[in-house]
Amino acid sequence: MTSKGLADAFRAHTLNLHHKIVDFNALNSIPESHAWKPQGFDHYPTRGGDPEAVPIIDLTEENAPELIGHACKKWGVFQVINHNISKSLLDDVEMEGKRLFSLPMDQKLKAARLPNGVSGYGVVRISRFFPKCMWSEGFTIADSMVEHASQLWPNNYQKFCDTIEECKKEMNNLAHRLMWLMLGSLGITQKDIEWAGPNGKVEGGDDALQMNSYPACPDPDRVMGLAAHTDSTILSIIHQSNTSGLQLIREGGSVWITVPPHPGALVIHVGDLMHILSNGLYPSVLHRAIVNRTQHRLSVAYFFGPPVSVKVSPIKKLVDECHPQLYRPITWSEYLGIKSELFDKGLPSLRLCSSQSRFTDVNGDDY
Ligand SMILES: C=C1C[C@]23C[C@@]1(O)CC[C@H]2[C@@]12CCC[C@@](C)(C(=O)O1)[C@H]2[C@@H]3C(=O)O
Ligand SMILES: O=C(O)CCC(=O)C(=O)O
Ligand SMILES: [Fe+2]
Repeated sequence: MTSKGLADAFRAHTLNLHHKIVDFNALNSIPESHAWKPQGFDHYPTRGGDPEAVPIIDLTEENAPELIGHACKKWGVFQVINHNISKSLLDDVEMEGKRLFSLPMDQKLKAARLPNGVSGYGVVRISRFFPKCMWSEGFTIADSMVEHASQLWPNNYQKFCDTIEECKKEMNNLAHRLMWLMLGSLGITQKDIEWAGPNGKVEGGDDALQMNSYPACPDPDRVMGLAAHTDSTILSIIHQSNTSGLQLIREGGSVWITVPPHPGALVIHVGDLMHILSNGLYPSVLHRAIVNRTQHRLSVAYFFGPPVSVKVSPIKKLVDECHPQLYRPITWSEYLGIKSELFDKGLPSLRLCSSQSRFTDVNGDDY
């Protein structure tokens, strides 16, 4: 992993954020800057076993590959259990996140993300596309975190760095495993992807870890934790604390579905680059985070992508006369730049065929 690549990718995309981070602890009402139109956060109620609940897949089950392929096509998201990342590591990451966000504001601002940077403390990059601020604060780790961590805790940053490093390593292993399971379901092997090295390892692949903190809010219906978006990744792995808040819209659907925290489960999002690789077969999932009236919520998202400078394009095996190539080749670096300018119009802007056209895959399903 070289995540310096991600830092380079953003250098030319300075963000002029009118969205300032506020000290949520110091607020006793919702400031105008954070007051969204009442959202009516009613959502489809989901229970375990409900066919409309995001699938939970046990990675030790024999049929996990088929279940993953199905979930990617029909949902663009699934949860995994028995994924081999230990509970104690996830608990430690959560604890380090809480330690970070509970620091005084002036301390956190010492590690503020630069306008053209990727790592550090601040509001999410997509904030500039919304007239109102989000009810959250974030910390992004793409390159070395020692510099930022030592600004936060001058004498006590080692535990934070070790925990995050270990988490990135474990998540990177899991992301590789999941990427090949997802692609394997489409009949794609390591030979079909030029930028995959021997043993399927994406040498020089880039990644980032994002901690999101959503303070409790007395009127959660009037604020937005993290506005609706898709991730610009191959796939993302989300660990959420035991307070619910992650919601998504199923492909072709119109209702927001809550992903209830499931003990030990990690949520896996199909990202925009996987959508491109799969030539549109796997939708990248539209998701958002809402906030809780009484409980603070924390999530940790791992963003997995290819080396930022390799061209990603629909895999040749998935393109033929009946299934024309839907997207032009693009590097992750270029794509992050396009997303920074066009946000949700970024992916459609790469489309080679009209989005109206519908195709049928080998199983007779439309996509
Ligand atoms: C790899 C990345 C994905 C991300 C941009 C980033 O370089 C690091 C932060 C990521 C994040 C987290 C919150 C939502 C999001 C849309 C954003 O603004 O920053 C994602 C970015 C993304 O997926 O495009
Ligand atoms: O907080 C969450 O559950 C979602 C976080 C997320 O979507 C992101 O960081 O991109
Ligand atoms: Fe996301």
